[in-house]
Amino acid sequence: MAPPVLSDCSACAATRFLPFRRAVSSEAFRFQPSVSLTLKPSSLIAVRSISSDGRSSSAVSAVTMNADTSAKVIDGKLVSKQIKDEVAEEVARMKEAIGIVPGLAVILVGSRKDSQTYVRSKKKACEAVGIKSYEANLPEDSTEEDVLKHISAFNNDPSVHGILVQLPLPRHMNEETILNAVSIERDVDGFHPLNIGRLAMQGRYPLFVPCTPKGCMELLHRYGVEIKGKRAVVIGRSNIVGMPAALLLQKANATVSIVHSQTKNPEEITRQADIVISAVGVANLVRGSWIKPGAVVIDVGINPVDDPESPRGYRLVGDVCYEEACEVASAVTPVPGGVGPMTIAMLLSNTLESAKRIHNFK
Ligand SMILES: Nc1nc(=O)c2c([nH]1)NC[C@@H]1CN(c3ccc(C(=O)N[C@@H](CCC(=O)O)C(=O)O)cc3)C=[N+]21
Repeated sequence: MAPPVLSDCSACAATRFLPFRRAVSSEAFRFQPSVSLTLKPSSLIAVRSISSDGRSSSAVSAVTMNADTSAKVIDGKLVSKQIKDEVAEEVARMKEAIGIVPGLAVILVGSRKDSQTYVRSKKKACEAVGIKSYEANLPEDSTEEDVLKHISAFNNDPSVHGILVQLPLPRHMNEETILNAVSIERDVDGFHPLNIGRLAMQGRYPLFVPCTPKGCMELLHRYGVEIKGKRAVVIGRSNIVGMPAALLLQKANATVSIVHSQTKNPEEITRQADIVISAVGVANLVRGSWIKPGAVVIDVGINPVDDPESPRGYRLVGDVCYEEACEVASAVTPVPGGVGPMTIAMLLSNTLESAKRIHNFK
């Protein structure tokens, strides 16, 4: 559950969003951004987006600013909606042209409430863009063999183009054995060691990039944040976010440092970064004093903290002290409404990409 809250500096971010149309030009920054932001002074702007496989596409991006502070809000909810619209259009085009509908299979083992919620939202997102979703719900006490059998069945099912095994798995299962069983052509999570290994190598490219770090990069690209030659710090080194995020930033020619639980001076190192990606799962760990003025901050943390006033009894905050970051950074992602929705959008995009590749549809 909720890790200790270091300070409560994270009251509801959404209330301070300016209406979407009231965009503010980059001249309004209190600080000179340390990263050049090529945002134009209109709420809807076209920017070039380089996807993880190096191809570029044009996209539309939005600028909102906090009413009482200087940082731009990087609106993941809005960008994820744009991506979903793009995916829906492609899904329809594919169906029309070759009669194929992309399919995503999700395997959920056990009955963790949070996992069930995530799986439900993935299913809903699939439906919304016309991707067919398949689900295998296995009891907590299933054996590894049970899970492997389901993976094998989905691997051999021609209507399934993406397979996702919801993490975390029950403790008695070996995550490595299970993730290795997903065919790399269907590994839309990008967790197969072959996909991760290729991500780490110069001049090689994975079939899929993990959804959350890919979503972070997509936000940077769609908001026109220059990465090449910039200093980036990734806080956290998990297999599913921190490590691949660092690899992606490096592939995009940033100079990358990783700050982790054994780092002696995390604050000092983070303060050198033009781009910060935090993925540790500790509420409000990153204070304003950790952030270089003008830096761009991507907050991956989704941490529940008790809140008796909220209908659910808790609310979600990021790893970053949002209010403090807004005073110092040039742009910040909120929680919720930042990276979270992007993760799901990238999953849909990976599933579409997989179906296109399998059926050689351009
Ligand atoms: N194999 C696998 N792949 C995953 O991609 C994966 C996983 N396992 N296990 C769990 C994590 C977590 N995750 C999230 C997805 C969406 C939101 C999301 O949409 N969050 C909303 C908040 C939703 C709310 O209010 O509860 C937001 O940040 O705005 C969050 C977290 C995917 N994960």
